Amino acid sequence: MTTDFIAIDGPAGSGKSSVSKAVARTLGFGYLDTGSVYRALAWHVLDRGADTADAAAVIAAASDFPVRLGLDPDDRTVRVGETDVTDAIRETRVSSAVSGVARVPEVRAQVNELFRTLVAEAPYPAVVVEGRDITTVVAPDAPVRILLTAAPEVRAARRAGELAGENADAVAAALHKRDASDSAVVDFLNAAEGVEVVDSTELDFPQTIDAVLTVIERLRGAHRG
Ligand SMILES: Nc1ncnc2c1ncn2[C@@H]1O[C@H](COP(=O)(O)OP(=O)(O)OP(=O)(O)O)[C@@H](O)[C@H]1O
Ligand SMILES: Nc1ccn([C@@H]2O[C@H](COP(=O)(O)O)[C@@H](O)[C@H]2O)c(=O)n1
Repeated sequence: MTTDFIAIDGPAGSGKSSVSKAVARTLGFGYLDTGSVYRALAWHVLDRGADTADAAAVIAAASDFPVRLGLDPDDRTVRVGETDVTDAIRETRVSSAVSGVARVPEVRAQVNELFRTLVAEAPYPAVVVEGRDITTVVAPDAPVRILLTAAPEVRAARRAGELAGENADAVAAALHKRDASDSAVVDFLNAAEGVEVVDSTELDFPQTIDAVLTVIERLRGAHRG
């Protein structure tokens, strides 16, 4: 059986993880959070006492990076070796460092192979794969390719709402800084040819899920012919 990619890209805080997970649950598909692998590698580099801005140190860490994650949308567990890093990779120190590992071309090639293997071996008819370059680099021929976006101030407000207790301006600044670094490496702010845009600026969470489900239904139907 070939497993379809449902490719979803977008900037930080656009709802990729939460919406993709809900969509995967609804359709009985797998779910792959590619950002969690970049985050786990950033954690691994920091754990070795290295700096993610040092490309040679990042490549050395990536050569010994036993990351493990599944595709169950209800299980976000990520391990590096025997260490459960599920919560640690969401810490601010990792979010601030992750763009460093993501800009190393050797790292991108290595993790993209992992993503393709995970999907190829998945026990699901399709996997919702979300990240920054899934529609363009990892699976440019996927039957469904979506750019999920929202206005920068809306994304920042949603993220600040999640991180109650943290300074909203600092949260917004960190989100925009990460987008600026990441978009210098891959373009996830503009839809490539054939990629459908879902803009959730004016949509609530259930409406966004419905909008994505509608696109998936239409494009998978068209693909089957
Ligand atoms: N349409 C929406 N309306 C309201 N809130 C939303 C909507 N979409 C997502 N959210 C909320 O916005 C927050 C950010 O969403 P999420 O973490 O899924 O984004 P993301 O794109 O995966 O971010 P990152 O790339 O930084 O991991 C979450 O709290 C989520 O519940
Ligand atoms: N396809 C991807 C996915 C992620 N990244 C990098 O990982 C960081 C964390 O991703 P989140 O989805 O958890 O926010 C992100 O800021 C990018 O640096 C990537 O390059 N390509």
